[in-house]
Amino acid sequence: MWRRATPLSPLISSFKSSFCIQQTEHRIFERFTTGLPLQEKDGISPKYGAPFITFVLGGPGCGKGTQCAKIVETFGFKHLSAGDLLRREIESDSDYGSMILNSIKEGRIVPSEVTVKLIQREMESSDNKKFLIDGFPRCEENRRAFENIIGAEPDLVLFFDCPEDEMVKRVLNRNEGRIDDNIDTVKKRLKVFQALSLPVINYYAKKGKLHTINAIGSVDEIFEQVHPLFAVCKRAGRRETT
Ligand SMILES: Nc1ncnc2c1ncn2[C@@H]1O[C@H](COP(=O)(O)OP(=O)(O)OP(=O)(O)O)[C@@H](O)[C@H]1O
Ligand SMILES: Nc1ccn([C@@H]2O[C@H](COP(=O)(O)O)[C@@H](O)[C@H]2O)c(=O)n1
Repeated sequence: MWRRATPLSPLISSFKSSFCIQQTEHRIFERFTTGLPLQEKDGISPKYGAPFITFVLGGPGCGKGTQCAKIVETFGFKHLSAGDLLRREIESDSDYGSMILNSIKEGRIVPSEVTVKLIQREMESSDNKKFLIDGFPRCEENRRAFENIIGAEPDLVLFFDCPEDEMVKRVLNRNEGRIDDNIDTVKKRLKVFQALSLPVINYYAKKGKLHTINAIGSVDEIFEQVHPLFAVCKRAGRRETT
C-alpha cells in the first residue's frame, strides 16, 4: 500500500517543451534517484506516495497490450489495462455491469469515475509502484478524473501511431472473442478515438510528455523504439520487479 506524501515533480514543468529522449531520461532519472521534494501544481491535490506512471495510448488494435506485455517482462511494470478492468467488472456482480457492457458494445467511453475507481483500486492494492496504464485516458474527462481522484499526472505518455486500415485489420484478426471486435464497433471506436482521444494525445504533446512510436513493423521492431524510454529506469539503479 502506498500513499502520495509529496506532489508532482517540478522537473516535469521545467522540461515541458522537451520531446527528445535525452531530456525525458534526465527527468525520469531525477525522479527515480533524488526523490526531490515535489510541489503541488495545476490544482492537483496528490493523495498517494509518488508512483511512476506511464499512460499507453493509441487507437483500437494498434498494439498497446502487446507492447505492454513486453514492457512488463523487461522492466517489471504493473500493467493496468482500462479495457480489461472494465471487462472484468462486467463478469463480477457489479451494479455497473450492464452499463459497461452496453458502452463497450457501442464503442462508447464509460463514465470516467467508474474507470478511475477501478484503476485506483488496482493501484492501491499493488506493491509495485511502476504502472503502465493502458487505454487510458481516452478523453479529457478521463484525464481530469484521474488527476482529481488519483492526484497524479503521468511521468511518461506513449502513443502508438498506426494507420486506420492496419488497426482495423489487427482488430478483426484478433480472434479473442471480444464483443467489440467487429467492423461496426471498430468504426465507432475509431470515430471516438479521433474525436475524443486525439485531443488528449495533443495535450500531452504540448506538455512535452508524449513519445510517439511508429506502430508499423514487427512486435520486436516496435519494442526497439519503446525500450530506450524505459532503459533509464535500469540505469537509475531501480529494481526491475518491485
Ligand atoms: N506489430 C504488430 N504487427 C501485427 N500484428 C500485431 C502487432 N502488434 C500486435 N498485433 C496484433 O494485433 C492485435 C491487436 O493488438 P493488441 O491487442 O496489442 O492491441 P491494443 O492496442 O491493445 O488493442 P485494444 O485497444 O483494442 O485493446 C492482436 O491480435 C495482436 O496480436
Ligand atoms: N478508458 C477507457 C478504456 C476503455 N473503455 C471501454 O472499453 C472498450 C475497450 O477498450 P480497449 O482499451 O480494451 O480497447 C472501449 O471501446 C470502451 O468502450 C472506456 O470506456 N474507457
